[in-house]
Amino acid sequence: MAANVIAGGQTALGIELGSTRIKAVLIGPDHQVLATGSHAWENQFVDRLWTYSLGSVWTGVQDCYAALAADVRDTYGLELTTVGSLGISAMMHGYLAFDADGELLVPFRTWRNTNTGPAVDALSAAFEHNIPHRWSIAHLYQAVLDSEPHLESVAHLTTLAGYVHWQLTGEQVLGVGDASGMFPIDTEAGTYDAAMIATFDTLVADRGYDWRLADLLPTIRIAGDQAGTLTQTGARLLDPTATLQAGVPLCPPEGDAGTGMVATNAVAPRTGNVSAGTSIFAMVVLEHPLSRVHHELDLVTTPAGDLVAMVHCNNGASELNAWARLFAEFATAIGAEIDASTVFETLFRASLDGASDGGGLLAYNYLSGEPITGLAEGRPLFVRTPDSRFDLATFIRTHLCAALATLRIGMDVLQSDEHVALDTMFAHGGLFATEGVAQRYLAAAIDTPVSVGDTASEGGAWGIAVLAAYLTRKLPGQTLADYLADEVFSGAELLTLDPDPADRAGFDTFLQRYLAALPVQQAAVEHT
Ligand SMILES: Nc1ncnc2c1ncn2[C@@H]1O[C@H](COP(=O)(O)OP(=O)(O)O)[C@@H](O)[C@H]1O
Ligand SMILES: O=C(CO)[C@@H](O)[C@@H](O)COP(=O)(O)O
Repeated sequence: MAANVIAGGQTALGIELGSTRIKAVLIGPDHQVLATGSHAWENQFVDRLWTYSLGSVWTGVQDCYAALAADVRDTYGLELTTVGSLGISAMMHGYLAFDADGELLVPFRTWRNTNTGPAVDALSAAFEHNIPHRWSIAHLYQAVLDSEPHLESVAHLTTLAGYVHWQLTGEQVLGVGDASGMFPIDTEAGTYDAAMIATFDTLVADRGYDWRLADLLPTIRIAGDQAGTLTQTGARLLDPTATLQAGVPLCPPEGDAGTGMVATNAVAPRTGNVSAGTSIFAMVVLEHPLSRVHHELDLVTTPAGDLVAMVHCNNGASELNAWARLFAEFATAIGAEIDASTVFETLFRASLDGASDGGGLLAYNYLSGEPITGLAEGRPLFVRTPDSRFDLATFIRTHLCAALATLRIGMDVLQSDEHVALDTMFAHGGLFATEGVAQRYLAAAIDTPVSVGDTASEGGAWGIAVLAAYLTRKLPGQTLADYLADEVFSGAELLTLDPDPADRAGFDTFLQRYLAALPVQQAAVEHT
């Protein structure tokens, strides 16, 4: 009985801070969802940098937890006083720098910022390793290049998940997957790459700082490791009503890449998954290292420390959101009040009748810069020729194709240049909340079957709940891959869609138009 399981604390709670939604998922011993909560939030563009205030982090986490506790109360008639284990995950990378007293030195710089170009070029050359714009080390080195005064007093760097976990437990640790988005990992040793750490220290030696890089980075933990327990202070931070008790064990904090891999059972070689929300990114667990450095391919790890190639696009669903809001506004104006989910469902379903090649329409979903196509800033664009097919279905289909176009450009490097084999791509994220639409277009875009499970739209929060369950429920010696295969996914139901030949041909035609007109996007950045 679910109520006994909850009252007896045989549960695991996962909380993920995504870019637009903070999600909480409570699961039972069979990993099925018992209760959920969520909180909507938005990044701000302040002084030309994307940020969230730490105040909004805590308001959001508390509101999300309160929504989950209310769901437990309404569904099971219980107050949530404890959980069996807890895990925190979040958007990765970016820059959260603290002094020795734990004071934030500069506003949080999120993964979305592309102001780190000079640092990226210098570090990628020095390390002979691709350092993406959003990596924490790129942000740190950019601050060095810009001679930012706060670097005199920096004592600790972390990610958003690492920060929340630290406040809840007092532990400055990070899961290896999230750590791999701060600084490159030596996957054999399961530590930050020692040679690259030494290279970085040499690069900054003439600046006279009294820290070395290894002092600043969080300690790495692997999936299944204990990473502290919920303190009294932490319990109050999560639940100011003082109903939740301290003492709950926490798994290592992870990034949303790692939780996506867990949520889609894609932690073993030759498995891959796509996360599609504010950003869109594909990850494939590698059998062998890549043959060379590609700026389109980032290297991260699974939560167990295995090497993963990632194609990451900064721009996913944000522009679709903007259009969905506009259509909702129009609906309100004519007296037809509808919720956001109905707007998405209606538009996405309409797109199925649209021209598969976009009918001559073209869109760029670039709200922010996009390193894969070499754009430092973004200008969302919609362009059409006078004779194009301008109807609602084709318009929305064009925007969905645009959301997948940059991903396809990067996947071509992975599949055609690096010959990375992949049987099926698993997918999760809000874009798949309308069943069978974005999934179908993704299969066509990457010419690979795409599978989606029923926790697709809560994927990451469910993934970190599963990692928290792995902490307390794994059998001796049971690897994460075995735990997922044997305990979590053995009876899972997935919907798989094969690429449809007509969709595939249509997407290819759209992509040719998209690539040919990239100078239009570039000109928009230069002239507006
Ligand atoms: N019913 C729906 N159908 C399709 N897409 C949706 C639906 N509801 C929300 N979305 C899309 O999903 C996105 C949120 O996805 P999510 O994975 O939660 O993002 P993030 O982790 O970046 O906050 C929204 O921005 C929206 O574009
Ligand atoms: O950068 C990464 C992964 O490498 C993500 O954390 C970042 O794109 C944020 O993802 P969301 O769009 O919030 O799902």
